[in-house]
Amino acid sequence: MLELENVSVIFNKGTSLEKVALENVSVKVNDGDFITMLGSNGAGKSTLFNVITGALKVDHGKILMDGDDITATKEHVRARYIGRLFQNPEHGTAPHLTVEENLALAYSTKKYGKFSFAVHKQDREFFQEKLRQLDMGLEDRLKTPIGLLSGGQRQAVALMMAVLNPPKILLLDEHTAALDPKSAQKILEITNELIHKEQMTALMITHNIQDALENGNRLFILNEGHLIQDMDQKEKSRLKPADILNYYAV
Ligand SMILES: Nc1ncnc2c1ncn2[C@@H]1O[C@H](COP(=O)(O)OP(=O)(O)OP(=O)(O)O)[C@@H](O)[C@H]1O
Repeated sequence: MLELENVSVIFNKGTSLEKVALENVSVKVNDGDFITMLGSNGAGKSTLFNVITGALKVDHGKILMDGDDITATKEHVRARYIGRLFQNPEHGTAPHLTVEENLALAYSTKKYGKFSFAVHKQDREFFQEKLRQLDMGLEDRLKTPIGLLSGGQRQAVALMMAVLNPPKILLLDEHTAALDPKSAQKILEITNELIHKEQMTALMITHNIQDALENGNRLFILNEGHLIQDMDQKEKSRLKPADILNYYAV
């Protein structure tokens, strides 16, 4: 379980540019939760992800993972158990390496205990089988440099990389926002399948209200650095997109 206790982040503290990006945010993310997150531009969503990954230090408060205080744990250490996908699929995949080399990178630390893009024969078949499940023909593109794939195909491989070595928590940072509608829909379907199959814990930032309501078992709404709503499946299912607009800052 991930817990945030009274987390605050203040940028440019003590200057005329001071900005409180998060203020006293406390929340518990249960194992197996798939939480969608909405909020206006500047509400603090990415800042929240950045404090979870350790990319940003908190000014106040604590972060706990399975009861351990990780507030001071460095980002590269947390990366062993926190995965993140970005809007731009180029983030998190190595463009000049092939599809199978990228998958090998993600798999190597788990299987061989060291970071390497060398592809072992038995793993190639395993990767092929995994890619076949995506139903995008990627099992025939193992030798293609990943930079030559479309954004949707690349994001699908990035998702597969994230679950080959399943993190304790997967952060999806508008990971479908840069894709065309059909690709976005496909990636969201794959996201749901993988999260359910691997019983992963995930948080997904989106600006698509429909996607936020239709996916996951919980909904967070952030506004001006505050977590103003934390709804369970039941509360979420009663909402219509128009209801959500009331929570947005004007
Ligand atoms: N490095 C920084 N220095 C100063 N201010 C920052 C920094 N990063 C974020 N902010 C400010 O903190 C606030 C929260 O930003 P954040 O990026 O978390 O919002 P967001 O909810 O992710 O927005 P968006 O939907 O536009 O991505 C904003 O006012 C932003 O301008």
